[in-house]
Amino acid sequence: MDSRKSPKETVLITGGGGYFGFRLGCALNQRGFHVILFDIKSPAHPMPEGVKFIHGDIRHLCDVEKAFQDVDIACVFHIASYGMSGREQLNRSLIEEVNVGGTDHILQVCRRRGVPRLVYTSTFNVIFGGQVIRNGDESLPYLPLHLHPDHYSRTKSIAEKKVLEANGATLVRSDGVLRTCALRPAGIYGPGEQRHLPRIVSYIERGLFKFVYGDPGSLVEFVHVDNLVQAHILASEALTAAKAHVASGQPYFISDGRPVNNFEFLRPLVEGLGYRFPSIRLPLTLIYCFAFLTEMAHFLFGRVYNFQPFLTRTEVYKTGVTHYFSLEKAKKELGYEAQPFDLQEVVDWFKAHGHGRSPGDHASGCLVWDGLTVFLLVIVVLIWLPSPVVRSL
Ligand SMILES: NC(=O)c1ccc[n+]([C@@H]2O[C@H](COP(=O)([O-])OP(=O)(O)OC[C@H]3O[C@@H](n4cnc5c(N)ncnc54)[C@H](O)[C@@H]3O)[C@@H](O)[C@H]2O)c1
Repeated sequence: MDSRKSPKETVLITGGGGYFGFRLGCALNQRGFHVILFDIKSPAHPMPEGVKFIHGDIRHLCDVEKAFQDVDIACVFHIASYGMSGREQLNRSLIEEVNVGGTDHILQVCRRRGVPRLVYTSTFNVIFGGQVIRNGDESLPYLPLHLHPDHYSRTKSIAEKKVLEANGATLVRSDGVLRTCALRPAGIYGPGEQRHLPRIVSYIERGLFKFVYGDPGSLVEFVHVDNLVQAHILASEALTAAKAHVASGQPYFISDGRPVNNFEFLRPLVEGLGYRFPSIRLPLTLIYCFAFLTEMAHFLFGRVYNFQPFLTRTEVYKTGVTHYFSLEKAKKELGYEAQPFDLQEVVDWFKAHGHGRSPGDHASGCLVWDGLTVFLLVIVVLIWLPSPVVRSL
């Protein structure tokens, strides 16, 4: 993907209407590539000149075929996915159709249309399922499918395996083979991120961010969107003959390379928007039980009222259990070098979009949440009291 050598190569980005896909598309466009964004929803931002948007659904083979026709695509970045967070995580059939069925379609059409390279955007979750992992590397086995606490992670794992197994498959319209690799990012952040940060900011603004949970020493990782863009471009290059196809069939963990406590990572955002960082800390198991009950409630009543769960079990693990991975393989084979970023530009983005506390603001929902906090504390006390005492209450 060296833009000086091949200025007119065409790349196709599934999920190109989403946060990361669009950012990657813009970066590639700036480097002189023809960029096709393929998605069921158009990007939230104006399309830069030279970038083409095709509306289509990866669940429908004919949509995928249409997007690939009449153009020689040098590389596909397969980013589209469904079910990552919140209530989406509970829609199992759609998750499977998009993440597994959609990936099958993309691989099938790549082979049929002679696309030589595919980079898949995977996730840490294909390895992590709530167990402590310190400085893990790519030799770690996949988490057994039945141990995944959510269907998104399970289907991302199935899809990643399919992508890596497709490496070396013969192409129908040329002599070559399809070369594939997978990048496993940490939680993505950056200005304008729409999946996690607005939800967190809404909790902060509604006065619902009253406590943190888990061990203060627990460490997780994040990746700035532009570091992830860099990794994808490098991965695509590392599938070419010029780089001896070094990434063929390989997975890579990608992060900022700075393990941090989840809540300490968010502190600059909370305080930068003028709110007080919570001083109450609750046990992880309690929050996990709460998330489990919320998921049960959603299972029972979700059809009637599709509410947004406060947290899912996977989100509790992702935020409260130590898991971080080595970047050595990505550095050595891709030449990846994480650039330093902080949350200041995210704070500035939210402020520029009307967020942030002004003096005299009152967080609505305080009473409700104070009540819930007391309720959770009562449960903690009841769990810790010896059972004869509880029975006599
Ligand atoms: N956001 C994170 O923290 C995170 C962490 C690890 C991995 N990832 C992975 O990174 C990728 C991008 O994440 P993001 O945060 O930009 O998510 P996003 O939701 O902004 O982007 C995903 C895009 O996929 C599109 N999509 C969904 N179903 C589709 C379908 N049937 N056909 C075509 N397009 C479809 C969506 O419309 C959306 O635009 C995903 O593959 C995700 O699994 C994200």
